[in-house]
Amino acid sequence: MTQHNHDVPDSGSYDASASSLAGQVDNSVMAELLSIRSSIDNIDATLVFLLAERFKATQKVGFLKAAHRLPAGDPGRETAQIARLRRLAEEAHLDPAFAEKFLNFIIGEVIRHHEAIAEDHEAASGKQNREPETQPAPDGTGVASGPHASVTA
Ligand SMILES: O=C(O)C(=O)C[C@]1(C(=O)O)C=C[C@@H](O)C=C1
Repeated sequence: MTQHNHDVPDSGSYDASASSLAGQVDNSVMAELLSIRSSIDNIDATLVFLLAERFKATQKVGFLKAAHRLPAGDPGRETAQIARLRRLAEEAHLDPAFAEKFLNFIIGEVIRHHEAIAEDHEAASGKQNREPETQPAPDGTGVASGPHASVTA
């Protein structure tokens, strides 16, 4: 029976030499391909870690926006980000249209997450306002007070 440790990436199940070209190309060509692919694998792993860090940061933004009832999207910020990334892409000889599409793809996902966080936040605060106070008020009036008391306008 195989033991799975979920704290450690399961690199054992990854076959870095998996290829549909196996047996169809010269060994030397295959060796060169595998060598380049090893860099690609490192870059892909880095991308995953970078994206995970970015989503950790945007999750904090999502909580902040939900707590202050701010809109999920900020088009002014996005315009500035896209212009900057297009400039950086040009300098790096990366297709600026691709850089823009990629950022828009990520931001679209971030906005979905923000909306889900805001919905959860609204549901939780609505629930808190509906819950009856379980502790009777000390003056016997039955009027709730304290940190969980509901505040209605
Ligand atoms: O900076 C923000 O306000 C965010 O919510 C983050 C982010 C992003 O992913 O960079 C996402 C949505 C906004 O429209 C702008 C930027």
